[in-house]
Amino acid sequence: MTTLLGCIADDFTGATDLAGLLARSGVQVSLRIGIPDTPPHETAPFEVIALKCRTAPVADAVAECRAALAWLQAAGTERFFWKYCSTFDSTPEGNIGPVAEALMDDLAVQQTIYCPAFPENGRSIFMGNLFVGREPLCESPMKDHPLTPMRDSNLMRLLEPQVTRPVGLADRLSVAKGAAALRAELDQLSLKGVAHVVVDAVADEDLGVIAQACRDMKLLTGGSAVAMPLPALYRADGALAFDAPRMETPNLPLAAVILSGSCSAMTNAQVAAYRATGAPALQLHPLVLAQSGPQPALDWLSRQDLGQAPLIYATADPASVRAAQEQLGRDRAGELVENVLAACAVAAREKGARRFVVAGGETSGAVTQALAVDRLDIGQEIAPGVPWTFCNTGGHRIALTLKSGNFGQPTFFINALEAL
Ligand SMILES: Nc1ncnc2c1ncn2[C@@H]1O[C@H](COP(=O)(O)OP(=O)(O)O)[C@@H](O)[C@H]1O
Ligand SMILES: O=C(O)[C@@H](O)C(=O)COP(=O)(O)O
Repeated sequence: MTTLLGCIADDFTGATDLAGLLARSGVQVSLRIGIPDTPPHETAPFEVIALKCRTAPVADAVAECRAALAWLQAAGTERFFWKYCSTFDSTPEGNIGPVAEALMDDLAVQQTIYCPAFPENGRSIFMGNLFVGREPLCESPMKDHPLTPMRDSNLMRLLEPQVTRPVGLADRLSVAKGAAALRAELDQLSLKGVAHVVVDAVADEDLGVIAQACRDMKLLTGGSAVAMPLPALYRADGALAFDAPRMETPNLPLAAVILSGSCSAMTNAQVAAYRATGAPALQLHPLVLAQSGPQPALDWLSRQDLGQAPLIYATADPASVRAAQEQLGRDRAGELVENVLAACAVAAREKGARRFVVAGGETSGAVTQALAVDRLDIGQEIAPGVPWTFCNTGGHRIALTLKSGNFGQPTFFINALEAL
């Protein structure tokens, strides 16, 4: 089938978020983990390639995303979406800007937009400043993110050091005038040489206007929500004829495990709420892991009843994260945790777990790669931007949900298990 939109996501939770929002329209969405090593064959109208490149060195991220673009182009795709975090997680080096510029070069386009707004999850952009709920990004818990602490809220200032061409803004006043006016504003900015345009959005209606105004751009960039109106637009003009066949939720054994490597404020609340149920839980400490390796965690897991959905978590408050990073270095601390949680995922599968709840983007990448999953089928949404997915691993069918650090209610882990 012709692929109408080819999407590249910089992490795995972001990819399931995007795939879930696109699938809300009843369209067929294919989510591939990594770049397939075979040429495209029988692609879906919406293809999402999940990469783990948010915090990779810039050159590696750019090379991977260009390879993903080439694969999507080989599928006949003509429109593309670069998906990054709704909290614009990046560093002064990248990778949002450098990847966008590389994709623009490969596609020979002069301009793209940046719209990480996700109103349903409290992310809005006004006058180029990103808010998380009522707080500016730099005052939100994202200021303490273990890998990409966000210390500025202004998207133009965040983007400028990441790109070589001019950055501009289409503000809410332009968006409020409707799609034709926004299109005209973008054209004006293009005439002035503005290649990278941050676009304000505070409500879903704004995203509808932006999608309508930008639907013919070869490359769009943003969070998942700005892509959500696209299936309906494609359907309205006849480009999209068929809906996805309804997927039955597989009846899987109850054995479950919860693996949490996110240190976001919401994941801390979710771990606390789950622990309060009295379910078995093991806390991992990076400084201890540096000495012990994964074996103690694997031994603990081997003694658990998976029917009680044990939780293994390294989730900690900002002061504990800082203390571990000061001693081990940021990357080493993260890697130790990711490796142990990945090893626990494989051990849990061998012990019979068929339901996996994973919290954290990098963590989800590590776990999914360890389970050697190459494709995810999108199921029901548990919370906005967090669907259950189904996949094959080690000869078994499993359910897997990859929860973005900040998404979901405090009861998310309980809700997820009850929803299946
Ligand atoms: N206690 C801890 N100390 C230091 N780093 C940690 C700790 N717990 C988890 N990490 C690391 O922090 C990072 C969290 O990132 P991620 O999994 O993407 O979560 P989020 O979705 O909240 O961004 C991971 O690399 C993880 O291994
Ligand atoms: O856009 C979002 O907020 C999510 O889709 C996402 O990318 C979150 O990343 P993590 O918080 O690192 O899971």
